[in-house]
Amino acid sequence: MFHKIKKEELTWGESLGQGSFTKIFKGKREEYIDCDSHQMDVLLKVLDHTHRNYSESLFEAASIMSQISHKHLILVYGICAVNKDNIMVQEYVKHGALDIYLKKNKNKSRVNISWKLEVAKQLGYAMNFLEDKRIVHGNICAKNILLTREGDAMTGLPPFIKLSDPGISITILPIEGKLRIDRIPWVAPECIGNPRNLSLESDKWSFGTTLWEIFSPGDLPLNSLEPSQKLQFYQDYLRLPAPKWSELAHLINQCMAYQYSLRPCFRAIIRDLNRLITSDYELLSDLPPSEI
Ligand SMILES: N#Cc1ccc(Nc2nc(N)cc(-n3cnc(CCO)c3)n2)cc1
Repeated sequence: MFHKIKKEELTWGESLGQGSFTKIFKGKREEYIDCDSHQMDVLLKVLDHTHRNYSESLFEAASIMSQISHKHLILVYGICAVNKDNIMVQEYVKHGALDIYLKKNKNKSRVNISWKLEVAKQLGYAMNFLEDKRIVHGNICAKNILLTREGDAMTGLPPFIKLSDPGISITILPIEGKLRIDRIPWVAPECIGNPRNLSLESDKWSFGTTLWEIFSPGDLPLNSLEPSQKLQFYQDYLRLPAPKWSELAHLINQCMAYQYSLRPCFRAIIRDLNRLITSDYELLSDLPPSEI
């Protein structure tokens, strides 16, 4: 399962924003290693009181991430359940969530094609690790990618990301509820009607949507559509607006195949990303990011 953390170990810091059912805070965790105390930065993910009935799902998310360790997966220290609060304690990642970072650095030269391809490849490695272990994440999106290191084009230092925990699973969201429709187009079509269809294949669909997010600076896919139109998008087998870079568009559409058995495995996805990295995308690199 997961380690139980005492509330006395934790010191609360500033609020860092919120996820869909949680609020996040910076914090410190006091821990004693061979009887001298160490203070480490942690991220405290607190389940909203109004969603206390979802605590099972928060524990499940913590449990999945606690069972495995990989350099591109977030480290979860444990859960602190104190009176009404359920708190997931995880490593503090310096630069926060990728979706916000991409918006903030929309036209910065640092966040260029090779930077984005490197982030996509690292996410592919994390997903390949989960696929090999037959572990379904269930909530792959740019908001759940955390930036440990920004990278530096001058010195060629690449960025470094970690995949966050999946948070509250869609399997417990009310059926035709808005909350589930809001996950379109990240959640695979076969999971909208029946979230029990969450699988290794549905993670591939979400990876495709996340690739689209990474390369479309800060835009949210289908952001302008009403919930009913989002459902219609799947019923009409529609596709996201293709990036100009046709090889990238092809990879995104392969991951977002409506027929889930046609979606490539992550080994193939990583191979294709490596081809994009070595391809002559230099031709593209003098295009403004929005032109990709
Ligand atoms: N300004 C700022 C700033 C904000 C956050 C962090 N650090 C951090 N560390 C983590 N382990 C997780 C997250 N996090 C962010 N959004 C979510 C919800 C979706 O998962 C999780 N942020 C660092 C700087």
